[in-house]
Amino acid sequence: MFGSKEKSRRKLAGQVRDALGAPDWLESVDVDDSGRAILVLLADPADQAGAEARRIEAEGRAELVPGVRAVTSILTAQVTAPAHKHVKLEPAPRRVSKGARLSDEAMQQGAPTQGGSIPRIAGIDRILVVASAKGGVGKSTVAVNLAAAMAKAGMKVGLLDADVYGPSIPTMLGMQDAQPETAASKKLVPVEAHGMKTLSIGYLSDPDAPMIWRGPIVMSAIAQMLNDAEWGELDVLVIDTPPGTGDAQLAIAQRVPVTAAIIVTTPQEVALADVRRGAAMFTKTAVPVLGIVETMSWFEDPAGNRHYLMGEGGGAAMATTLGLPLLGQIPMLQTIREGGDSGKPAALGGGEPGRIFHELARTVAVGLDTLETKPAPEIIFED
Ligand SMILES: Nc1ncnc2c1ncn2[C@@H]1O[C@H](COP(=O)(O)OP(=O)(O)OP(=O)(O)O)[C@@H](O)[C@H]1O
Repeated sequence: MFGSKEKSRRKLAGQVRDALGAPDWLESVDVDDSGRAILVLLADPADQAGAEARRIEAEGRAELVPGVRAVTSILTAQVTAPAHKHVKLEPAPRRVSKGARLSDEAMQQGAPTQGGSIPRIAGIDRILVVASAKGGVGKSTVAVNLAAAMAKAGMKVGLLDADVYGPSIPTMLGMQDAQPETAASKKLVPVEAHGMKTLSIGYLSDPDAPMIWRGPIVMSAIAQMLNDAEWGELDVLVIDTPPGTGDAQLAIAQRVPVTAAIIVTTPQEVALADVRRGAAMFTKTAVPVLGIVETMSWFEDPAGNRHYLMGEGGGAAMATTLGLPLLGQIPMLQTIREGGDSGKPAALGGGEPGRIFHELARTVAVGLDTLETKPAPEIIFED
């Protein structure tokens, strides 16, 4: 039974490939159980219009194949091998470099346009962006546990993993094998996990497939997950963004009707310049920053002594320097790490993590409630 299903999916994928004329730029075609064709298309990141035209053409043709119920396309950067040279394909970098910097031009582009507004996404009351200046500081852990704590407190919560370079949320939710269904409306149905509606590029792509994402292409994937999904009624949609202040973060700040952001950091003071840059990006794009969340703040030994392994008071100092509140401090806890590894957010359990994230969720929810939706730049969605 399973075998024949697999066979018919493969057959349909072959038909889609044929319908597209098997061009060089078609990297792969997959069809999932619900009849959704997932196309991975190669495109030149420098040629946004060309990439978009390619996507529209491919989706249009695939939709016409009998048996295809919906189409999702993922654009990945085209890498041209130098002529006459054997190129060994190394696994491509799947993350931005740690502490990626925003160019001055990009900062300029981030300036809000006067007089425009980003349309609200129907049904979504508030959008909270969880950002960090650097990778590996515990941002996704905060995003998942904060969202879970809000859901536990009775809020209707969505969680969008926009960290397209290294989507870790499916693992943190224990949903690595999940595949979002396609609704009759041809929209993606977010995966339900621990009382939240969740979407991640990790659900749609092979985690081992090389993917080099670039700004506009990344944005197209994020826009699809935001706009072409049945989120339903949400009190809050939490977006876990990639680390740094690159194109993807800027595009989210500019194009998504974000209510507010929080910035996650460790106490290590070295990150201050990067955090300042991150905060500046949000200021320039008129996204209010609710404050700083310091994580991995200390480690408490069994005798109750706190050890400040990454320095002490860095988050508070940073908050003071930036004129932002310190929303919370999260210690290093084995249960938090284990929760991430096992796919059961620690915030959902009792004990210290439950209490800490409940407090943080309350602080953030109150902060969101006191904010107006930002005056947004005038941007037309391409998708
Ligand atoms: N408070 C904490 N206590 C213990 N472990 C933690 C804590 N916060 C994060 N971790 C662990 O640190 C690692 C990195 O965390 P996480 O993936 O959330 O970081 P990130 O900033 O989202 O990283 P990336 O830049 O790779 O997306 C994970 O193994 C996570 O379980």
